[in-house]
Amino acid sequence: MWKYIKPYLLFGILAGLFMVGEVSMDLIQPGIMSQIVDDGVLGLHNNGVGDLTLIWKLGIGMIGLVLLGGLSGAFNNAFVHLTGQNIGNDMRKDCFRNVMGFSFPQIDEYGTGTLVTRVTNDITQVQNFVSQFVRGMIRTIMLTFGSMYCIFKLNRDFGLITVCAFPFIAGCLVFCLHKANPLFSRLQAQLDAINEIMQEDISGIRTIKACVRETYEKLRFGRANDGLIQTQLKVLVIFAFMNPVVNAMMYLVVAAILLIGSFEAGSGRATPGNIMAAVTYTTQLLNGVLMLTMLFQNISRGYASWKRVKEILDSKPELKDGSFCGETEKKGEIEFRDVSFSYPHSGKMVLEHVNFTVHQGEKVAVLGATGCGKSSLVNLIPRFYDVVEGTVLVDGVDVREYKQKDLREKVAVVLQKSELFSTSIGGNIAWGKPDAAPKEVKAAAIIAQADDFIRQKNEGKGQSGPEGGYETIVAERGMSLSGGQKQRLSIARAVLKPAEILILDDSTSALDLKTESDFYKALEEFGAKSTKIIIAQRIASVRGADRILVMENGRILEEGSHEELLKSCKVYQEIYRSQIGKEDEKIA
Ligand SMILES: Nc1ncnc2c1ncn2[C@@H]1O[C@H](COP(=O)(O)OP(=O)(O)OP(=O)(O)O)[C@@H](O)[C@H]1O
Repeated sequence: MWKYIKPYLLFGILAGLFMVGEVSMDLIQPGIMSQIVDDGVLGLHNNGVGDLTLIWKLGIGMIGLVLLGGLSGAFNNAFVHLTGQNIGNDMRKDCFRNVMGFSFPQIDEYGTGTLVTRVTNDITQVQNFVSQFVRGMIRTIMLTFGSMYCIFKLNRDFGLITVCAFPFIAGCLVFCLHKANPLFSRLQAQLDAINEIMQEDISGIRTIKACVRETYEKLRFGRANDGLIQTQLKVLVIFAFMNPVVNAMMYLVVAAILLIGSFEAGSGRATPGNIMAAVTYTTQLLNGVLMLTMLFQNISRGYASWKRVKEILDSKPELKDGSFCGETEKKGEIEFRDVSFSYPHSGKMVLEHVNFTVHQGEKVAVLGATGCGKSSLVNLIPRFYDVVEGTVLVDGVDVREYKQKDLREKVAVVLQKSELFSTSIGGNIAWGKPDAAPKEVKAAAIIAQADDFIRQKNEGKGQSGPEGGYETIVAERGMSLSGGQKQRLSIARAVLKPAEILILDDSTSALDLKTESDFYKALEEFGAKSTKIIIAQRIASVRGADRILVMENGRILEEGSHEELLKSCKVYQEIYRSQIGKEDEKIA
């Protein structure tokens, strides 16, 4: 925490000093009022003759103090918010940077709902906690102990009455905080759950509507929301119970001061001004204690949130970066040496003893039943996950030895699920090469068979020239595009990236056979030097490959060309037979 406070310590100190000014004004005023009553009005030290000049003088002085107090309060507020918001901003940036550095297993382990809550709501709670701490702590401590000191100074008996009430008030405070503390952690966890459902339901709204599951989802959301409300209510009830108890105690103190004051006024040990000032101080004390309650409530909630934020800030990326910068003699060579792999916390081996080599410029296809481990296999090349056994080498170097950034610059991947961002079509294509010239972007789009539909996007949109389509903004997560269009933009993005290895993970599944075939032809001409790994379900998509790896249950069953496999591999023959007569063959 200190790391975040340190740069804004000066703002914090200034806020504290202005707060001291504000509270001092509050503490001085009852004393002046006592003097106005005793000397100005009753003339207790002047044989019962009042002093109008003194009343004027002290009255004007009081107005000055109020203005000064108000000014100090305004400055205090400004510096408090500067401190809190800057600390919150820095924390948010660091948290986001850490999340960006997380490995896939770490993201899977946290879940997106909790990550979003921690980076947004939890940091806001911490920000409030800092602001409350800087503003509230000094104010309450000064107001509570300053009022107590002033009461003692006025009259020792009044002071003793106030001190006696303190253990009860403190006991009440501790009891409530003890009850409320666990609820704050629960509140944040329930917010996580709500965020999780919201994200899942908003991104999956089409499926929900198609399956007519709106009522079910509304109920699910309602249950999560009710849980949150119930916890919030419990917190409210605890603190609602506390306020009247503290109030009642303080009014008992006021009553006791008035009672004892009336006896002491008779014997001359207390003056009416003293009694009035003591009652005002007691009210200030009450305000101080009530503020302390609020403060502890915010501190408890802020602390619960801080623990959750700290978890993110302290999490180190699980994949340790290597030191190798990526300069190799070989270019685009991949080797799997006895590789076995399982997903963290799953225990089940997804790949077992996989061995193969792909040379520069080779086009290798991976074929196999769904769930046999094809995507898992290619995910190991850019090191999205680490192997459990064996080694994956790129250009003769273990992928764990590379700096991740340098390794990933060698590899362009089109994932199974197209991911697009809310920027222009051109911006999406140039995502991996932001400095690409417009003609490079267009060339990549032409190879990916995307240029035609992009140019049509221009129609009626009022952008200048036929190339205006590249400026069309893509809706969130590519909602404004068809599945095939999204795939083609993802392919164009990978083609544009100057990488040695191009991996296409079932990324042409939404393309019609003619477009798919045109794309592979264009890719042949353009990227002859790059190594290509193509995962596909259709024989038509893979038969042109130099080599096909046939996978079954996490193992490589056989490898060879289309013709070789047709002769020797039973699984390949079965797939081939199942697809014969289908459109694939006509195109092929
Ligand atoms: N993140 C993950 N955590 C745990 N298990 C996973 C994860 N991703 C995939 N699996 C499991 O690993 C196995 C292999 O999955 P993979 O995605 O590699 O198969 P695939 O051959 O690419 O399938 P498809 O052709 O359907 O895309 C499957 O049993 C799957 O359930």
